[in-house]
Amino acid sequence: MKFETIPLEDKQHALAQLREVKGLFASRGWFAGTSGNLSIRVGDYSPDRFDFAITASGKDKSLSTPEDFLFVDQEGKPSEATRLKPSAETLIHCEIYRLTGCGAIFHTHTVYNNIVSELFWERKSIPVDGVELIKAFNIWEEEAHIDIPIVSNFAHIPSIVPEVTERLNPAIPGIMLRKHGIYAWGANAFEAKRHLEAFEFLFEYVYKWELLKRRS
Ligand SMILES: CSCCC(=O)C(=O)COP(=O)(O)O
Ligand SMILES: [Zn+2]
Repeated sequence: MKFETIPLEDKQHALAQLREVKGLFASRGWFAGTSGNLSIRVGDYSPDRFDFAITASGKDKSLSTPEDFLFVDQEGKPSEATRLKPSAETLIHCEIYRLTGCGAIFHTHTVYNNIVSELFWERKSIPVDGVELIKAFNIWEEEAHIDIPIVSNFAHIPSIVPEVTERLNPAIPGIMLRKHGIYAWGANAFEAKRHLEAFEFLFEYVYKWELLKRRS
């Protein structure tokens, strides 16, 4: 089997983008208590062979250090010598890349995403009705309705993966882990960021709208 070498410029570009997104999300308070992780794919792709840069595990993501990221392969194993440990949730990134072929995946824990994941846990998806920002997902129909899938959260990350495989909807660029957080992806970092921001907006909207409805 012949693997293409990933051009060095691609790797540096991916790291520069990760650094920028990490700093921005940290400034919004989206990495509380070392939570969250980010990745960007580099080089050639086939569902059974790809590489990506990902945040190292357990770091304070509001800080910028020379040891924030490493490169891993499609199995989540470091693809170059490093003493860094990849995110504990790397296998979820691997599965999303395998299923979608996307270019970047961003994961955040927020109070709104955690609350709505529990509010709608019994129906296993978060419904959103006719909100303009649904268009951020390239869904342009009038008064569109979407359902954002929610999967179980387990401390043992490999146990989460089969539900991601089963529930991921290619039309919706995100999947929620119950009382944990959202994974959003896109063709590249720009799109993944737009999707994550739209999800977070919609979760706040859904939460506040539910409160208003329940009050009246
Ligand atoms: C401290 S939050 C628990 C782990 C988690 O959910 C997360 O997103 C961060 O884990 P990582 O290994 O990527 O730092
Ligand atoms: Zn997490």
